[in-house]
Amino acid sequence: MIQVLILYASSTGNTEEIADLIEKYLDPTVCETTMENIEMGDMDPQRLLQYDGILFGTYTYDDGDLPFETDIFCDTLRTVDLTGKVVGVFGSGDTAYDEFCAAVDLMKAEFKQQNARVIQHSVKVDLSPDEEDLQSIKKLAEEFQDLTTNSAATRKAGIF
Ligand SMILES: Cc1cc2nc3c(=O)[nH]c(=O)nc-3n(C[C@H](O)[C@H](O)[C@H](O)COP(=O)(O)O)c2cc1C
Repeated sequence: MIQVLILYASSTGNTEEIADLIEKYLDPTVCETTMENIEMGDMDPQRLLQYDGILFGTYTYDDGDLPFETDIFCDTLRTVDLTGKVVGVFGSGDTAYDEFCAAVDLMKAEFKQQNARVIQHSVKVDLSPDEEDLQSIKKLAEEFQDLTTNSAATRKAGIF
């Protein structure tokens, strides 16, 4: 089994809906999944290291910026080395804004900075997910599960 953390920030529930869908696409015989809303609390950075992979979700706020709880989480994130960990990023935004879902790209860069293996494909949903978003959500879940499984096996074999 691979250990998976689905961590997300959601103020009105749209990003949380995406998180729930992603979890449904993960195979429960392969992934042991923990789901958590980051809210405002401090997080022990060591906890991030307990997982083989992290699926991170955030909405976008204030002209293409990170919402406050995601911003606070970044202070924690910047203290850990995520070498060997796989990360997928998803989020909800609103196409009425110029910088649609910009927080998703900002978080991909943050995780890369900490040496995580960040999946190129990310999920960007206009408000709450509909039928058309399911393919994109499924793709992220499947790529994440495959890469994390391979990465954990490589680590176990002592290759890194
Ligand atoms: C003050 C404010 C600023 C926002 N700025 C952006 C933005 O720059 N880009 C974007 O894509 N969405 C923006 N949004 C839209 C939210 O990201 C969108 O409503 C999202 O679905 C909220 O996700 P949640 O339900 O998970 O909280 C903004 C919303 C508010 C209230």
